[in-house]
Amino acid sequence: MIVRSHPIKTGMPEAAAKYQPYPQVALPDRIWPTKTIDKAPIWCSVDLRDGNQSLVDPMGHDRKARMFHLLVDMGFKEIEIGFPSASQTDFDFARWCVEEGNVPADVSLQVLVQCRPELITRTFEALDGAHKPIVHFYNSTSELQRRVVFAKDVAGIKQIATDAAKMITDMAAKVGGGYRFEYSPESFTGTELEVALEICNAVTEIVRPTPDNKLIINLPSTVEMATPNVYADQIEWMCRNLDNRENLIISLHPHNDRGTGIAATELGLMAGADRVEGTLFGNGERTGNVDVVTLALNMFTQGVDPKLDCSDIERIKEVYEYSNQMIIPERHPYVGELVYTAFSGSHQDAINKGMKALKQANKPTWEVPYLPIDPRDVGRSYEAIIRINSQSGKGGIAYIMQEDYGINLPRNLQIEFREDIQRITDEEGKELPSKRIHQHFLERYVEQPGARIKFVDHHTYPVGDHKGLRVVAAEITDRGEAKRIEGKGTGPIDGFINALSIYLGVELSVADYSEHSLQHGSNAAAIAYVEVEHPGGTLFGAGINTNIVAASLEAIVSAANRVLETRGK
Ligand SMILES: CC(=O)SCCNC(=O)CCNC(=O)[C@H](O)C(C)(C)COP(=O)(O)OP(=O)(O)OC[C@H]1O[C@@H](n2cnc3c(N)ncnc32)[C@H](O)[C@@H]1OP(=O)(O)O
Ligand SMILES: CC(C)C(=O)C(=O)O
Ligand SMILES: [Mg+2]
Repeated sequence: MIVRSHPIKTGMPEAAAKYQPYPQVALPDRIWPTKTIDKAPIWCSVDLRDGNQSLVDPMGHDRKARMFHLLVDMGFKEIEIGFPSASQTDFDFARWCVEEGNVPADVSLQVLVQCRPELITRTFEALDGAHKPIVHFYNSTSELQRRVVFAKDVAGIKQIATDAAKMITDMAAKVGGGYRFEYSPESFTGTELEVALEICNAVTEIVRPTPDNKLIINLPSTVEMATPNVYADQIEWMCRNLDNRENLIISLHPHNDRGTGIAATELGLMAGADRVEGTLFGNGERTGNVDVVTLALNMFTQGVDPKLDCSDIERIKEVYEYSNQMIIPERHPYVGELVYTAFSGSHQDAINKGMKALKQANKPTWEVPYLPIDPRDVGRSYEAIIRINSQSGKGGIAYIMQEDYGINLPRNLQIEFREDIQRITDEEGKELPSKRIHQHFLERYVEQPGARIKFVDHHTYPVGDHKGLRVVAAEITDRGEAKRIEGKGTGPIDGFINALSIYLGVELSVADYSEHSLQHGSNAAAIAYVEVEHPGGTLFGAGINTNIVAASLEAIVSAANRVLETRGK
C-alpha cells in the first residue's frame, strides 16, 4: 500500500474565488420549457467565416470552394462566405462566388463586416452583382468590451451600430436595393439585456425591415458563459421585447465554451428563435461554434425533417477534414468512427437481439437498443456496429459470425466458442477482427488441422429385415491411416456415432443437432452443428459440405476429435 506523506488537496477554492456567478434572468413566466422543436430553423453556415478565422492556417481558395460546394449540396440557403474587407483571399473568394460560384437562386451569400466605414465600402465592392446577399454587421456591446476595448458608454456603442446601419442601408439603396441585412450585438451573452434590446431596436428603426425583407437580429453566445436555460431565458426575453418582432428573424449563434452549445441552441429554438448559425461538426473559435450536423440529426431522431441533407456523412467528414485540416474525434456525435460500435457484451447482446427483432417485425420505425439512429440513414453500414475485444460477449460474436459469414451458431455453441475467443482477447489485450474470429472458428471446429480423425466417406445398408435400422459403414483416417468402421442406427448420424463410439472405445451420443445452408444457389454448402455428449460432458463439432449428410458426419468427427483432445488422445 502507498502511504501519502501529504494530504490530498480537495478542490481549488482559492482559484475559484476569482470567478463570479452569472446572473439569472428574471423571467418567472417563461414558456420555453413547455415547447418542443417541431420544425427545422433557417440554417446559416458560418464555416467559411467563423470556422475559418479559428484555423491555424486559414483556407485558401481550393479549401473554401470545396467546402462551399458541399454546403450548397447539403441544402444551406444562407452561407457566410467570409469577411471580404479583412483579407484579399476572402475578397477574391466573394468575387469568385458571385462570378463563378454557380450559386443557386435560392441561396444567399452572407458576409461579415465590422461597423467601420472603410470596411463597409470594401464589403459592398465584394458583393457587387450578388443575388440577395446578406450584409452582416456587428459590434461588441458587452459591459466588459464597452469598458476595456472601446472605452465608450452605451450611447457610444449604440452610435457605432446605428452609424453602420445607416451607411449600409444608404449604400444598398443607392445601388437599387436587393440586399438583406443582419445585425449582431456581438458578445450578447456579456451584455445586459436592456442594453442589447436598446441597441437592436435602434438598428431596427434605421433598417426599417418589412415582411419581404426582414432584418436578421443575431443574438450570439459569443462566449458561452452560463447554463443553456439562461440563454433560453435571454432569447425568450428578447423575442418578447424587441420592436417590430414580426419583421425580424431572430438568429442564434452559439459557441461551445462550456460544452453545452447544442443544448443552448435547442433551448434557444424552444424560446422562439427562427434561425441558427453554426458550423459542420462545430469547428470555430476556441471550443467551436455550435455543430449544425449534430443539431440537424438530433431533430431527425425526433421525426423532424432537419432540411439539411446529412445522408452522406462520410463526404461531409471528408470535406471538413480537407478544408479545415482537422480530424474528427472517434466519439463525435453521429460521425465519429466509433459512435455506431459496441464492444461491450451486454450492449452487443441487446443490439443483436434488437436487429433480429427489427427484421422480424418489419416495422417502419427504428428501435434498436443503444443505436439512436439507423447508421444507414447517414450512409454508414452495419459492418462496424459490433466489434470484439475482451469486453465482448457471446451475442456479439454470434452477430459477427451471422452478419459477416452467414454462420448462425446454436446458443450452446455460442457459449462454448465465446470462452475460446475470450481467452485470445484476454491474452492479446486487443480487438480481435472479424476475419480472425471466423478463421479461429474454422480451425477449431471445421478444419482441425492437427486432429487425429478425418472423415472420408460413408454408405449405409439395411440390417436384414430389421425395419428402420441400418448399418453405417464409413471410411475415416486415424492419424493418417485409412480405417473402415461400422455401426448401427436409425439413420446415418445415429449409425455413424455408434461406429465411432465402438472404434474409439468412448461412449458418444448426439445431444443436439442443427444445420443451415451457407449460400444461395444449386451448389450451396451447408453447415451442420452437432453437440456430442461424452462421459466428461458435451462438446460441439461443425462440418461444412455441399452434401448435408457428409456435413453432419464431419461435425461428429469434429466433436469426437475435441473429446479425444480432452482425454489427451
Ligand atoms: C466574435 C467574432 O468572431 S467577430 C469577427 C472577428 N473576426 C476577425 O477579426 C477576422 C478578420 N479580422 C481582421 O482581419 C482584422 O481584425 C480587420 C482587418 C477586420 C481589422 O484590422 P485592424 O484594422 O488592423 O484592426 P484590429 O482588429 O487590430 O483593431 C480593431 C479596431 O477596430 C475596432 N473594432 C473592432 N471591432 C469593431 C466593430 N465591430 N465595429 C467597429 N469597430 C470595431 C477596435 O475597437 C479597434 O479600434 P482601435 O484601432 O481604435 O483600437
Ligand atoms: C460576429 C459574431 C456574430 C460572432 O461570430 C460571435 O459573436 O461569435
Ligand atoms: Mg462567432
